[in-house]
Amino acid sequence: MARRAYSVTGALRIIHKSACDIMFKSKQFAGIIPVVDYKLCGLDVSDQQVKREDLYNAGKELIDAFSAVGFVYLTNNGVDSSLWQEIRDVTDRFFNLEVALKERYTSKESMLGYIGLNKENLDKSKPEDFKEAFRMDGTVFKHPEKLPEDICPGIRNLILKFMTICRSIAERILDSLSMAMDFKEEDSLNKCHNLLQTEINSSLLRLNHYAPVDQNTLKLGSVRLGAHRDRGTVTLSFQDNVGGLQVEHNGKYVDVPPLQNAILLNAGDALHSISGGLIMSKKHRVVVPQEEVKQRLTRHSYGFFAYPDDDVMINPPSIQNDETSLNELPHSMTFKQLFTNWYSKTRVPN
Ligand SMILES: O=C(O)CCC(=O)C(=O)O
Ligand SMILES: [Fe+2]
Repeated sequence: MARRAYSVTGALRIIHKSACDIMFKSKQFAGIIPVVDYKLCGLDVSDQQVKREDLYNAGKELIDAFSAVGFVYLTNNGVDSSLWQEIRDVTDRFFNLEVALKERYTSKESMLGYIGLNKENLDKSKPEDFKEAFRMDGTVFKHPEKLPEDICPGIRNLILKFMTICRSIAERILDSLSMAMDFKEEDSLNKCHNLLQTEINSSLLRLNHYAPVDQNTLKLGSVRLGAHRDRGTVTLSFQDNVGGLQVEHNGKYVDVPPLQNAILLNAGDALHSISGGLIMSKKHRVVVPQEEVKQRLTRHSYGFFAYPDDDVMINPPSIQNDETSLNELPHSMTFKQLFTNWYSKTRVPN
């Protein structure tokens, strides 16, 4: 049965401030990225034990960080670091397989499958992105056979476990943000994400694998991942310590240095819009490191993209800002329309 489209704008009660008016309270930074300690709300605190007040306070800190820089590190998040290591090992096993084997898991029509080297191009002013990926949406729970268990034993259970953990921590973060946004109804933001990891919510997990770079074969001006903004509400990134991620801040690209065991969060266009333009959805990219030693390393990153349910109406934000304006969004549309429209532009034609 079709649900009624949910739109959050009517409930908006945020007092708008420009990014420079925001008094930033974080005491810790990694480079320019604020660090928020989530120990009172992390996954090792149960749903029954977590306090409303702690979720609210952490949410305020997240909103401050998102409004200033668009990115924030979440420490003491309760996601077991040994799970990151297991995911890293299993994905290395998969991506190190022969191309022909991996390509058996390519899917053009669904959001579940392998994406080969140079098959996406997020910044059309640059050559194709020099990376491979495996992505999956909530349909993976219904179709676990689409995970490459036959060529990479162990991957299926691990990925399903990781997806479930990503969902749990994303829901905590949405709870924090929802409360701290001071909407008339405290659960307004949660209501836009009622159906996370079902077939009517397009949230994705992407396992990115950036192969070592050989300067002789790399096209001039190549990046590992072209500059783009994320489309959803919030992206949770688990990255290794190789580096190369940069965020556009005050007109130039600035390094986002890796921080061990911290989840990197960044706000996407949907949250920018839902917050009436207060929260920044910042452009970011992954560049090839300058140092030759680092170029020879594989880089790993895993991103969980929390998206609003497909039928949530996304409105153009009331506050526009040159760096973040959603200029391709002249009028309201559903999140699914916004995402499909953008996604079709990122693929490299065959
Ligand atoms: O690899 C990274 O650290 C960033 C990936 C990213 O921005 C994306 O997949 O949207
Ligand atoms: Fe991104």
